[in-house]
Parts: sequence; C-alpha cells; structure tokens
Amino acid sequence: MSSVVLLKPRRFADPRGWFMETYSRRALAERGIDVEFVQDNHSLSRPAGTLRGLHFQTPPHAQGKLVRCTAGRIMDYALDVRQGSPTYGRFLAAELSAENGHQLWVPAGFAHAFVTLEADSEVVYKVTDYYAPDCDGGIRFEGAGIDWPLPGVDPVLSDKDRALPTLADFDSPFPYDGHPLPDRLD
Ligand SMILES: Cc1cn([C@H]2C[C@H](O)[C@@H](COP(=O)(O)OP(=O)(O)O[C@H]3O[C@H](C)C(=O)[C@H](O)[C@H]3O)O2)c(=O)[nH]c1=O
Repeated sequence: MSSVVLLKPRRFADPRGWFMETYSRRALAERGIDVEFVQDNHSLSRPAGTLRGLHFQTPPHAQGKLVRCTAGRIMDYALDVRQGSPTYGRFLAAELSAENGHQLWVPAGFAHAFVTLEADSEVVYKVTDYYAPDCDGGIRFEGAGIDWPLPGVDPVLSDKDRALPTLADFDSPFPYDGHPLPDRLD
C-alpha cells in the first residue's frame, strides 16, 4: 500500500502537439502503487465552483483512485480518514488541469473531492473496485478544515453531498496501513 502520490507523466511535445502515457502499471509500481484498476470514470462539471465529494466507498468495496483532469482545471483533495492514522483528518491537495497533465493517486482510506476552478471541467479517473452503491459514503467538505479555493464563488453541489455527515460526526470504517500522509506532495 502507499500514501497519496502526485504523478507528473512526461509529455512528448512536437509541432503536431504532444503525446503522453496516461497510465502505466510499471510507472505506478515504481512509485509504490501496485494495484489493479477495474473501472474508468468520467465526469463533466459545467459551473466553476462545482464541488464533488468528499466521497469514498466503504469496505469491502473501498476504492483507490487515479485522478486526472482532461478539460479545464480542478483542485483535487485527499483527506486521511483511516482509523488510528497519525495524520487522520489531514488532507493534501493538488491542482490538476488539462494543461499540466498531473495525476493524483488517492488510496483506499482517503475521502476524495474536487472543486472545479474553471467552467466545463472534465475529470477522468481509474478506480480499483467497481461501483457499489450500498458502500457509497462521504463527509461534508464544509467542516473538514479545507479552505474553499474560489472566494466569491458559491459551491455547486448535489443534494446528496449537502446531506453528508461532518468529519466530526464521522465514524471511520477504514483501517490504517502504516503509511502516514506526507507533509507535502513533491
Ligand atoms: C460514482 C459512480 C456513480 N454512478 C452513478 C450514480 C448516480 O446516478 C450518478 C452520479 O453519481 P454521483 O452523484 O455519486 O457522482 P459524483 O458526485 O461525481 O461522485 C463521484 O465523485 C467523487 C469525486 C468521487 O471520488 C467518487 O468517484 C464519486 O463519488 O452516477 C455510477 O453509475 N457509477 C459510479 O461509479
């Protein structure tokens, strides 16, 4: 297992544009991420300030997620909610964009969310377990100690997300695997 990892796959630019490998099992294993993905997800968020999350699936269908932005720009968040983790309740964030091509690995045991920083932002992400509605869970973004990244822009979120429990009221079902959150993403 690993902690949260920021990946910056190389882009090969030429006069036609660019080419990049967006997924390589070998490249992930070199970063300590040895997982098998079983599903790809893709979402379009039209308004800037769209907030999806903080979400997770509970065991036995907890998901690791490899997240990237293919249109626009997002702030992507991973919040440590593993019982007994020395970094429980801490989060790391990374700006992912179509322009920078960066990717965030969010292991199982972390609540995931993103806020779109531009209109019509698209996010695609690979997950390590299938969608399991009975295991769908989450924590309110508000009250999780995360600053809203778009002052003056009201969040746009689903009714489901408005009704999520706060971090203070959350009873985590996730075990700690011995990988504390790093101080920052390098
Ligand atoms: C996640 C998922 C959803 N759905 C269906 C269920 C709903 O009818 C519809 C929208 O689902 P939801 O509102 O949960 O979508 P998001 O708010 O974008 O949630 C996702 O966004 C945050 C950032 C995440 O990390 C999770 O992957 C996921 O929770 O798609 C599926 O059919 N399969 C799926 O894997």
